[in-house]
Amino acid sequence: MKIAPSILSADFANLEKDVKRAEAAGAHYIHVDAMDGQFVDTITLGPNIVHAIRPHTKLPLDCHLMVQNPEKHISAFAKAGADIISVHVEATHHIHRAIQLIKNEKIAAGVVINPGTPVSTIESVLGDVDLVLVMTVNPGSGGQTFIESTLSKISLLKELREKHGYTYEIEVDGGISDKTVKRVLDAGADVFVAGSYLYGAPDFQAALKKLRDAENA
Ligand SMILES: O=C(CO)[C@@H](O)[C@H](O)COP(=O)(O)O
Repeated sequence: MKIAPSILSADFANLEKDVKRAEAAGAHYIHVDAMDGQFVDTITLGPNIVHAIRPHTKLPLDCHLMVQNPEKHISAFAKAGADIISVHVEATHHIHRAIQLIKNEKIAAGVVINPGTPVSTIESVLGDVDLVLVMTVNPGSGGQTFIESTLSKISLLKELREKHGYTYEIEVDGGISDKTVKRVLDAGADVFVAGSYLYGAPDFQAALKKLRDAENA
């Protein structure tokens, strides 16, 4: 399993420190939540933040675009140093084109589905993507409660990957903690985004280890 701390819950006045803290604790990706105030109500991190943290970590920057018409922003995130860009199927009429634009940047491409969106909406691009992000809360903020009904979508994506020989990683995002991680791992997820659980913990490293312990539980 891989762990991707979400810097949405980091200390924005000390982002360098919080990114390095994640890397030192054994994280695999740094998850960057970009929100535009349209696709979701909140406005958060943009390409300038990706550019600012890029020199401070060797970890892949995993950029989750919660923005309307993400096609317009892919090039800016890629130039800023993104290694993975994921776009919501609900945010564009042109999901295939958006994924091709990401691949043209020679970086990894992901597609994202909200808790209320079925896997069938992305079936036609599953052979094209490197990552499928299943939102396990509704996007917009950290610290929400994990939505149990998303588990069956994770299992279905695992089944489809096996059946068709696809190669995507299954990432989950929202409400991941030591209380939920095992069920999500058993359902078939590979990459676990965690924000408030890690950055809110008294000991970041111990909290991250607790997540990884689910593999041996
Ligand atoms: O994309 C989002 C929220 O929209 C997430 O990445 C959150 O940052 C996850 O936060 P926690 O639920 O882990 O606190």
